[in-house]
Amino acid sequence: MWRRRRALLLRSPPSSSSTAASSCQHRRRHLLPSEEPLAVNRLARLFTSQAGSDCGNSQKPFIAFVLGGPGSGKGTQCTKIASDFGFAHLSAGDLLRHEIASGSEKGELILDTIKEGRIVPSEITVELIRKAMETSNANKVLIDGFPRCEENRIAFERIVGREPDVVVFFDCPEDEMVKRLLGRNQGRVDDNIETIKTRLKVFESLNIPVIDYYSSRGKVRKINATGTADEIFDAVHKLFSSLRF
Ligand SMILES: Nc1ncnc2c1ncn2[C@@H]1O[C@H](COP(=O)(O)OP(=O)(O)O)[C@@H](O)[C@H]1O
Ligand SMILES: O=c1ccn([C@@H]2O[C@H](COP(=O)(O)OP(=O)(O)O)[C@@H](O)[C@H]2O)c(=O)[nH]1
Ligand SMILES: [Mg+2]
Repeated sequence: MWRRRRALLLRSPPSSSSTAASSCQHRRRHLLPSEEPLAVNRLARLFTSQAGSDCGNSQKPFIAFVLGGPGSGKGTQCTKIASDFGFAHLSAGDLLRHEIASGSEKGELILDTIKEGRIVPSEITVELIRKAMETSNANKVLIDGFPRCEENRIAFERIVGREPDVVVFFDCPEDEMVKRLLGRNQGRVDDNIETIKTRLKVFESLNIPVIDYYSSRGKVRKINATGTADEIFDAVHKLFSSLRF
């Protein structure tokens, strides 16, 4: 399924006019391609004092990125992993929603971006994750729903100074993800069919390349995310039991 999606991507690369606009694309709208490395360097300099931080823990924490399309079950499975294996569960989406609820000045931009199904600028999300890692001081961390695009990935690795130890990828068919999102019933501003269509496009065009990158580095563990939550957790449990952390 993953391969089929990648083949589709190769046949029709996303155009810059696609509705799958994101902060990664937002960056492209404002900068020439030749300026992109500069943008990343500027972002890294903003956080120079924290670069290479081990998040307050004297031991480097074990980091698992948990990725998958919207509705693939990342949050559901992370809750179970946290409970069975003692991981701190940091959901990037929850951190962003919390920032909106806090009434911070960035809240409006974050809310507009989430409503449209696009990706919040990397410096905002990475800083929220970095702070949450520091506060939790955990030695095992699940980062749920991040990085969403290559710019997110590069910003995290520069600012936190780490690659993840493992990347768990929940592979789920689109029709199943749509059904789950429309039934989620948590009053989320982005669980409507229009935004879901954009989120799926953003996932395919911007998040799959991140999974491909980590796959080429031997870090990805793909889980078939169909079946009941308990059936999926059987596979997840096996995977985490085999990891050294
Ligand atoms: N295996 C599953 N089968 C059916 N519904 C599921 C399954 N896993 C999760 N759900 C439900 O689907 C919705 C999306 O799950 P969630 O864990 O929030 O996914 P994600 O974080 O990837 O968007 C939730 O309402 C959740 O209860
Ligand atoms: O690193 C992230 C994580 C989330 N989001 C935004 O928050 C929304 C909801 O993310 P979440 O992970 O909560 O959604 P899920 O995939 O779990 O349904 C996404 O569509 C994005 O708009 C983002 O910009 N960057
Ligand atoms: Mg989620």
